[in-house]
Amino acid sequence: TYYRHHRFVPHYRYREHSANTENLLPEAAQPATPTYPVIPEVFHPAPESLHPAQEPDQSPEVAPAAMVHALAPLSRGKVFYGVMFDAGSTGTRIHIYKFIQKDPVELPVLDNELYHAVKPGLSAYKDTPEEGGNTVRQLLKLAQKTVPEEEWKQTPVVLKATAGLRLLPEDKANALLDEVREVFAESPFFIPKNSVSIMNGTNEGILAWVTVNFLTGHLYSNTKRTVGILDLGGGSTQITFLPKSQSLTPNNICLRFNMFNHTYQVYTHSYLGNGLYAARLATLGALRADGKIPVFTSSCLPKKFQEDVTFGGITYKVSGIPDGYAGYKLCYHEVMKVIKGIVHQPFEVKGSSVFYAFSYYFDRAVESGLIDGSRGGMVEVRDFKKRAKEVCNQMTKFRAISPFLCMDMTYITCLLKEGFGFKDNTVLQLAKKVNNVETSWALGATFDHFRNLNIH
Ligand SMILES: O=c1ccn([C@@H]2O[C@H](COP(=O)(O)OP(=O)(O)O)[C@@H](O)[C@H]2O)c(=O)[nH]1
Repeated sequence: TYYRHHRFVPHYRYREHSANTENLLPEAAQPATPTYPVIPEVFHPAPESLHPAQEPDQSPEVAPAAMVHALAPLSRGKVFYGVMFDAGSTGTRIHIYKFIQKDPVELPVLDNELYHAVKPGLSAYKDTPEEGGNTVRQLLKLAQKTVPEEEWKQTPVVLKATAGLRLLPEDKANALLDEVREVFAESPFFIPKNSVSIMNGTNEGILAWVTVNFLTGHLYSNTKRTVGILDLGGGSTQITFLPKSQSLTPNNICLRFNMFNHTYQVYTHSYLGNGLYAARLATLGALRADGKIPVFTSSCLPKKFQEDVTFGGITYKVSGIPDGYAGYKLCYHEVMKVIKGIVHQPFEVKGSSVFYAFSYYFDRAVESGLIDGSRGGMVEVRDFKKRAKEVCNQMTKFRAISPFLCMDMTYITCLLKEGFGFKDNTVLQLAKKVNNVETSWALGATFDHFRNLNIH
């Protein structure tokens, strides 16, 4: 499961590490006292390691060839680690990244990632925060098994929560974060200041863009091309891409940040409440319920289906419409209400770059048989639509895979077409991992920890 070819040039200034990536202060505002002199603060790409013939857009899943030559000497390099927790609305995940730096003038390399996920997410423990803390404690044990003991004190451990905690009342979210802080405090790792926080949606979108463009080789290639990202979580969804023409882009919706000696200005938007699970509840009308409706129904569900559904620690009774109609058209009409007026179409998305789609885009494409789960693959927006129609119009056939498959596939189709304005023939590259590393904001956030990206 290892991948070991990502090369960086280290920067040999050290400073105190602030994990507060929500407060990305300009470099000058950082404290000057060196208190953590072990891990290189700044990573740059290795220009000499780039393969000029490499055209990442043509083989997006393949690492630039020249990165691979670092394989042999790796075992003798200086090793360092970074641990990033993703506290998502539907699960908590740990990413343990191992970097190797052969010698001070050589380039640190991302050697591999160890990834593990548990369900449910922290927000399910909103009334029992101690239990929530325990899930993090269990995952930290994995870090202790993976990171050699002599590295524990230098290895930063950071947790960032996303939509699940954003959607909770502040006191409930804070109680969970405080529990995690206690768990971290008793751990043998390096716990930076502000290591436990709720990340804002903007940073979530940008850091996922950084991860995917790094893993696909676009950040340090000579080509100016990059790929866009589409992330569909349980509670929120993000779209991030580099607009073709900066001049047409109003500054207020584009963000700048520095990475590998470049300044990027990307369009990013996070829609809270438009993640897949939140959208299910919105489609069912459960979110604006006043307590009088005992069962929430939808024509997106099999007629005879009835079940309790839990999201964010709340349980709802849901069912199909027993003597009504079910099917794609009615379902599309229902999910349209959730999209309309919430998601706006970013200009320029039409004909823009290739988009990588992951998280629930990937999971549902696999479940519905659009792509192979181990290989991922390219689909067009119209493929989601076609498969959504098939699933919705033969619900009994797909019932065993998931009773929500019709609703989810229709929502994804509607989000892509009506929400973001993608054309039927827009190509999406579906991937769970690129070069064996999870496509998630977590790697970007780890870079951000080691080298402040100065997002503004
Ligand atoms: O490293 C990761 C992190 C997340 N996911 C997937 O991404 C979705 C994440 O949704 P999440 O619960 O984080 O939702 P959010 O809180 O972002 O709305 C789920 O399908 C996860 O399986 C993944 O495949 N790899």
